[in-house]
Amino acid sequence: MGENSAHNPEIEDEDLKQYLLNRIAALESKNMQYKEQVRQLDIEKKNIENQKIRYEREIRKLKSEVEKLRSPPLVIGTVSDIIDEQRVIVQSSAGPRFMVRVSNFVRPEDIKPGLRCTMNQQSLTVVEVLQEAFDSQIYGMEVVDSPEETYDDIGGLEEQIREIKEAVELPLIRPELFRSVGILPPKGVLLYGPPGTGKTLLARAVAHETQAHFLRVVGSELVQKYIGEGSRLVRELFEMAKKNVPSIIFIDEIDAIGAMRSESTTSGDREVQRTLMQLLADMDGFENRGDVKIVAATNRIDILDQALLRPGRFDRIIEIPLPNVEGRRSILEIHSANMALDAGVDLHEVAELTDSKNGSELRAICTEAGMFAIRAERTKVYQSDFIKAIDKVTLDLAHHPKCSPYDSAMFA
Ligand SMILES: Nc1ncnc2c1ncn2[C@@H]1O[C@H](COP(=O)(O)OP(=O)(O)OP(=O)(O)O)[C@@H](O)[C@H]1O
Repeated sequence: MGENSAHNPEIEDEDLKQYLLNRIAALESKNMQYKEQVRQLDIEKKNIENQKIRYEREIRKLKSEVEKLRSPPLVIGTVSDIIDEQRVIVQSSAGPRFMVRVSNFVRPEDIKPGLRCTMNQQSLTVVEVLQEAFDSQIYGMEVVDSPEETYDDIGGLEEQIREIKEAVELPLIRPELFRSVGILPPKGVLLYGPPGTGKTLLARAVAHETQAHFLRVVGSELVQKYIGEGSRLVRELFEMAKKNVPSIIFIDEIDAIGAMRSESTTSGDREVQRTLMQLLADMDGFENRGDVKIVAATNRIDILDQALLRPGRFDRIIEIPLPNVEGRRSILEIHSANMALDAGVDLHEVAELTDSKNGSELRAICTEAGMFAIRAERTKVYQSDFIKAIDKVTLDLAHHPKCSPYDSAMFA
């Protein structure tokens, strides 16, 4: 019987069925467990994603805070003592000593007594430790070995070129002439006139022709960007120029430094002015061998301090006016020299139609004329393109007089 049942296929089926049912139940319960695990992991994943979003938001906030802290104006000071990782005593370059906080973005090990640092003007938080060596890049100065512009790139300023040649070029390339005649070499010129008329261009061209280093600094930046540092910067600039002779220091917007004393001028501004006057005065005398020249430029000679205009400060004061019709024609010729002009183009007519436009705008008119030709799928530029370009530039200037796309700074 037992033997029979052992071999009874029905009983075997029953066992197998039971086994499979058990197996299914076990697997189902496992499945339930896994499902639960997946659910848990899903919740965890969502939590992590939320956290990621929160962190990203925080990073963005912190980044914008860093930007805010780093944006000028910055105050510069020297670390005189370290209190702890987050607080230091700093002597600001304007004089007073402060106990200030160090921002989290400065590594504590980078801060050492004697090092110079920049601080946010409002919170006076230390935001950056400056390298010890003077770095012109930090201060946004432009230092060029020798600019590429030549006198041929300048239209309509023949008389001014002649004057600057005498006052800047001659003492740089023939200093012995002055010595033998027994006169002090001129030390510099002041260029004045409306914006975009070629003052910077002229200064760069003299540096090119004399193979002089060209050091450019912008007056408004000296007094506004690094508060209290301006006079040190002016001194460093002169030092740098002396080390790299022959050199031309170009001080753009000198009116920002040398404006008439008014209520709004701060003691820092006056300090910059005094330093500049001092350095200009020091350039007289026999130790000046004539190999550092100053070219300053302003759009506002009317607000310039008389002290800067006195004889002995600048040897020549040269007006750079808006170009007349001949000047405009020659500027147009310069800027269209590489353009494929149709035989019918009459630049004299364009010059006549552009009364009161400056060099920078005339250059823009040439570019816009080229754009009209491209838009019409032509390779030659027609007179009609120039006429349309004059209208466009005039209209753009009327709409955005303050931030004109033809601002000389955009093309500099
Ligand atoms: N006389 C000119 N001849 C040829 N191009 C000129 C002339 N004047 C201006 N330009 C063009 O306009 C650009 C801007 O001129 P530039 O920067 O020299 O003017 P600026 O008088 O120094 O102006 P700002 O007073 O605004 O600094 C030049 O790079 C040049 O392309």
